[in-house]
Amino acid sequence: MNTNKIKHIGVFTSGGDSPGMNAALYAITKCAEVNEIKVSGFRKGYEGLIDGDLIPLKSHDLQKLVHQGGTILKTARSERFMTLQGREKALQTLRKAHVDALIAIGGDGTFKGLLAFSEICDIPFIGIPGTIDNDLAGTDYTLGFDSAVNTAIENIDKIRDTAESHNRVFIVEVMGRDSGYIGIHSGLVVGANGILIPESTQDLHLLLEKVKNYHSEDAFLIVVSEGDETGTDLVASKIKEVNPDIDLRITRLGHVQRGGHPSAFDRMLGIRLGAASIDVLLRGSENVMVGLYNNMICTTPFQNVVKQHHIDEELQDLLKVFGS
Ligand SMILES: Nc1ncnc2c1ncn2[C@@H]1O[C@H](COP(=O)(O)OP(=O)(O)OP(=O)(O)O)[C@@H](O)[C@H]1O
Ligand SMILES: O=P(O)(O)OC[C@H]1O[C@](O)(CO)[C@@H](O)[C@@H]1O
Repeated sequence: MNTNKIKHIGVFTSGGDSPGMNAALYAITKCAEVNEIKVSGFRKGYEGLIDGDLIPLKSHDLQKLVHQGGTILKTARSERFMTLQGREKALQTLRKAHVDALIAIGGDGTFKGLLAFSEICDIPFIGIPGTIDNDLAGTDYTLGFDSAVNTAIENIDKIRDTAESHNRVFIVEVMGRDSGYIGIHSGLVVGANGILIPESTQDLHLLLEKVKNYHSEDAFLIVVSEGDETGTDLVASKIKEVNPDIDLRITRLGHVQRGGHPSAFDRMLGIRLGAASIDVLLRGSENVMVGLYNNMICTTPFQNVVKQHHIDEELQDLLKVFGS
C-alpha cells in the first residue's frame, strides 16, 4: 500500500486490559498527528469494530492519562468476532468510516483475530503486545507485565507479614492463564519457599518433601501460577496430606494484578511501542507486531506471535535453586 494514502487510523485495545495501554494510545495519537493522520478509537475491542462504536482520539486529551491503569477505550473478549459474520460486520464498519489502517493492542488471541480478519480485509494491521501474562514470542516484554509483577510483590510482601506473625504456610495464586512469567518473577523476588509454574512440572514433589518437615517459626510462602497444571487447591490438599499439622491459608490475588498505575517501565514501553507502531506502518509494514528485543524495537509477523510456553534457561536454573 502507498503509505502516503494513510489518512485515518483505527486503534483498539482487546483481551484483558493491562497497565500501559493508555500510554501506548497517547503515543500512537501523538505520532499520527505529527504525520497529519487522524486517529479513531474503537471501544471494547472487536465489539466496537463490529458495532461501529468509535470516538475521535486527540493527543492533548490522552497526554494526561498516561499514568492511568486500564484502558480508556475499554476492552472485551468478543465471541462475535470469532465468527465470519462478525468479521464481515467489522469490515463494513471500517469501510464506512474510511479507516486506512488498524492498530490493535492485545495478546495472542487478539493477533489471531487480526490474522483471521486479514483474509477478508486488506488494509494494513499493526499489533502492540498488551497483556500482563508476558506470553508472546517476538518481544521480551508485553505491556502491563512489569506493573502486574510489582502489584503481586507488593501484596505478597504484606502476606509475609501476617504469615510470619502466625507461623503460617501461605499459598498465593498469581495470574497467568497459561504462563508462569508472573509466578516466577514475583516468586523469586519475594523470597518464596516454593514456586509452581506451568512450564516446569517437577517442583511439586520437591516442595512436598520440604513442607513435610516444616515445623518452623517462620512463614512459608508458596507462589502458584494460575495456569499450573496441579492447581492451587490440589497443591493445598497435598500439603495437608504430607503435613496435617500445618496452618495453611490460600490467597488468590486475581484481578488486582491487572489494575493500578502503570510502572515507569510500562509507561515507557507504551510510549516506545506506540511510536514504533506508527513508524513501521508508515514504512510499509503490515500484519506484524512491534516488540522489544534486547531493548531494541523489532517486528514479528502475526503468524509467529504464538503463545510463548518457554521460560529461558537462566530463569529455569534460578527456579531450581530458589523455588523448591
Ligand atoms: N482464532 C480467532 N479468530 C477470530 N478472532 C479471534 C481468534 N482468537 C481470538 N480472537 C479474538 O480476540 C479476542 C481477544 O483474545 P483473548 O481473549 O484470547 O485475549 P488476548 O488478546 O490473548 O489477551 P490476554 O492475554 O489479555 O487474555 C477474543 O475475544 C476474540 O474476539
Ligand atoms: O478477566 P478475565 O476474562 O477473567 O481473564 C483472566 C485472564 O486474563 C489474564 O489476566 C490476561 O489478561 C490472565 O492472566 C487471566 O487468566
